[in-house]
Amino acid sequence: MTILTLSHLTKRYGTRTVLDDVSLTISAGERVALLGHNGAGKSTMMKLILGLIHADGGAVDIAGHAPGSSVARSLTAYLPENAAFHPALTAREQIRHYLRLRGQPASKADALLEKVGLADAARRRIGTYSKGMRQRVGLAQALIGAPRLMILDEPTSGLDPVSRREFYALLDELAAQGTAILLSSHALSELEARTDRIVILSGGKMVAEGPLAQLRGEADLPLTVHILPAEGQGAVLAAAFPEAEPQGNALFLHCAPSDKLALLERIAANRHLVADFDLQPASLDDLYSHISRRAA
Ligand SMILES: Nc1ncnc2c1ncn2[C@@H]1O[C@H](COP(=O)(O)OP(=O)(O)OP(=O)(O)O)[C@@H](O)[C@H]1O
Repeated sequence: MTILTLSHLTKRYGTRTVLDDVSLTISAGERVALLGHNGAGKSTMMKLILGLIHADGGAVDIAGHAPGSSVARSLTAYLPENAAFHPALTAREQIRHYLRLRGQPASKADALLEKVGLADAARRRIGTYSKGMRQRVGLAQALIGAPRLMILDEPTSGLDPVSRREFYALLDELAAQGTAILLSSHALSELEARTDRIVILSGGKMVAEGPLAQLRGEADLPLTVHILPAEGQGAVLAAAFPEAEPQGNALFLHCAPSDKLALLERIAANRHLVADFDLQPASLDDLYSHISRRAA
């Protein structure tokens, strides 16, 4: 079921087009990453979805409702990059306050804070929290009302690796319950296993869209291969793979995706010379650089 539809969405500031004819749909349970350099139009797209600004062309539809309408607002949650809260309030007081504003029982606060891992700190003032803990308060606030669509603007910036992992685990849980998720991030490596689809904006235009595997296939970027020689076999192995470069003790080479099987056969044929090898597809960083360069 489609939760979010953007049709030919366009936004201009003066004579400058900052979002240019962008069309996109996101279904229930889908996790979509929005990537792009600074100024590419990511926040503009989010503000249009939230109904905070108005489009100059095209339309946004949230499960059949216009952005900013009361139904769309009740279906949508938003977590800004730096969620700010009153430092003198405890997380419990802050979330109870938001629940009352949303017309929901304040008694739900403890369950929400438990869900985001803040049960133990719930009665401490937010002013004493780390950045990661404040982001969790933001997520608890975003979870009020079981949103169908979550918009997250660089939600993991400034979080340590463990907090990031826990944050994505929570998003996975939400997606599994049917929430559609759109998140922007500059931390590409962490998105690889965490999103179903990637959207890349460049200069306001959508320059790539699809599952990572599909974008990888289309870009046809080479794989990187490291081969570690068996004891005393370095020179013989290097002669068997003359196209490889030495890198420390190992050999390093690039391989086109279509040549992968042939290379594996060569490695297997020389297995008596090989202690180990690894073969890695292009990372999301590589893919992003490739697509951005092509768009420029
Ligand atoms: N109110 C405004 N008036 C004029 N120009 C604006 C306004 N808001 C944004 N812009 C311009 O629109 C372009 C897109 O900005 P946007 O904030 O959407 O980028 P972004 O992709 O979110 O960047 P970042 O990664 O830095 O957050 C930028 O060039 C920005 O300067």
